[in-house]
Amino acid sequence: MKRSNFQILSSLIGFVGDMKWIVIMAILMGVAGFMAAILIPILGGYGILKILANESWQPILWTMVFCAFMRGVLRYAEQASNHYIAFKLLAHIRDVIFRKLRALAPAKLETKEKGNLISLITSDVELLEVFYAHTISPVCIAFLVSLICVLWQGSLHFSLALLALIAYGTIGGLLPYFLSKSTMSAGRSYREKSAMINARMLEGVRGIQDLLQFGSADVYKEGLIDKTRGHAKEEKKIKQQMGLGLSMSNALILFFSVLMFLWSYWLYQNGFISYEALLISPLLQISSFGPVIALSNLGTGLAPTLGAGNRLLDLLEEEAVVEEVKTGTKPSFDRLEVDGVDFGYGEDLVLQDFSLKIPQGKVLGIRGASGCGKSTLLKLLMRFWDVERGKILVDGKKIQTIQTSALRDHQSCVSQETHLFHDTIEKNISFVKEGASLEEIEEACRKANIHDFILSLPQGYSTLVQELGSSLSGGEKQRIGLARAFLSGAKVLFLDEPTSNLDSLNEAIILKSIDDSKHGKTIILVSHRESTLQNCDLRLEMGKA
Ligand SMILES: Nc1ncnc2c1ncn2[C@@H]1O[C@H](COP(=O)(O)OP(=O)(O)OP(=O)(O)O)[C@@H](O)[C@H]1O
Repeated sequence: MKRSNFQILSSLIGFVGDMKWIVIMAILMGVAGFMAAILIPILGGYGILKILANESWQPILWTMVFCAFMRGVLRYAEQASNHYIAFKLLAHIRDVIFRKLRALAPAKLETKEKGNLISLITSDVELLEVFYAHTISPVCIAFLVSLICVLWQGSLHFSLALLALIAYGTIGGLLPYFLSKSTMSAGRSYREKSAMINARMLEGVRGIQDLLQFGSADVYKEGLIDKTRGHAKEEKKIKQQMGLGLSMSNALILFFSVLMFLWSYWLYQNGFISYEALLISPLLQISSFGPVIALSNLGTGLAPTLGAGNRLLDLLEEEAVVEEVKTGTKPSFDRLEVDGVDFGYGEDLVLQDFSLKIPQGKVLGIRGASGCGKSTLLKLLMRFWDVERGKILVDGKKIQTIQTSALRDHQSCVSQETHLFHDTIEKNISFVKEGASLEEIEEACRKANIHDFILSLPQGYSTLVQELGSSLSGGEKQRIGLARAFLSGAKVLFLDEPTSNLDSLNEAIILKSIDDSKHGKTIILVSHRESTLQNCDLRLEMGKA
């Protein structure tokens, strides 16, 4: 979605929330720090006047030393506060993103590119540091310091205030405005392309085996290089604008400093200002550009940050497919029923007028042609999607009225792919049941016929999955997935091709375990294999809608 820069900036500022007091403190310390720095050359000027007049200059020297010391302390405190805010906010934003992903998962995430999401969570969020640590307070500091300096110049002569105002406005306002206008679209497209390259890179790493096997690795690499070239072009444009901005701001600083000196000299010659004012005015002008230089550098530096902000807001504004029910009914999950359901992902229906009563204490086996909607039926029973017409009932209550957490607690699903986390085998199984004892975990693993294999690993249940690399076979991973389902104690088990990677011996042991566990549970087993389905208590043949 396209947003104006103002919309992106105000949404990003919205995250500051309760930390606004720290931002205000950082701004005040920044203003005081810059004023201390501006005072040093002006005091130096006064010091020279005192020396020339043979008056005591030591108090001025000590004030300069004090200003220099305070400049260091205040600058440190300002930067520390800004970075404290930035890193706190980045952590908060990551939390917001994960909560959003949880709300969007799994329906919306099925269609999202993983590499793109990784870019968003990592580099895009990192880039926001520029905004929180180097944008909000520098903008306010530049405004306040410039205002103080304009008023100071005004106390000498109104035309000096006007000239100072034009100088600050040009370097800190007009210049970054025009520079950012020309780089903003490049900045957005730069972030989009970065994410796209990450996505292609991840895809390449995942699919490297297929690419090598079919001799397509070089073609894939060329494609990537092509995309990287386009990306580098955008980066070059941004960097060139940055360089241009830097040289223009330096040239403007010199121009306005000389102009200020010439103008105050003319005012002095014509008796409009004192000799003291002639000294202060140019010194004040030359030493007060620091805050507006920071602003003019922002003009181009902010472009990729705004691009990152826009991508973040896109994700946060995305609507979940199903609303989470926070305070709903918590049934005992004894009866599941599908009543006259129509459902499709797009225009075509996958399920049409589909009805089914699923009894408890029995294993229901489902078979059907590939793409007929077996997994879709399971997703609807887990409320990953909502039906378009008809009802899904749990103990006679519409599934949309049931508390989502209760649904997740009582249902467990084993799919063809089991994801393993970077942790021990034990933790990879036990996370489904809080406080599960080792005996319970081992019992679940015995049911899934994976216990003996785990004991054969170097550190048994404490073996780290990452140490095994990708050496676990599909069948071993699948049995770990089944062990999770047995341990979870869920009353409803959805098993989607749970034996697709298993040999007949493992299949037989697991089917027996499933049959032994069916008492008091509702179990749906989806499979293409006749051997898996032959002992099911009930069978359903699904056809295409
Ligand atoms: N998230 C999705 N968005 C769009 N279409 C989808 C989505 N998920 C599945 N489909 C489509 O819906 C149809 C049914 O898919 P589903 O996975 O339920 O079939 P299935 O019977 O389980 O197939 P298989 O036996 O091959 O696993 C297919 O045509 C599939 O391409």
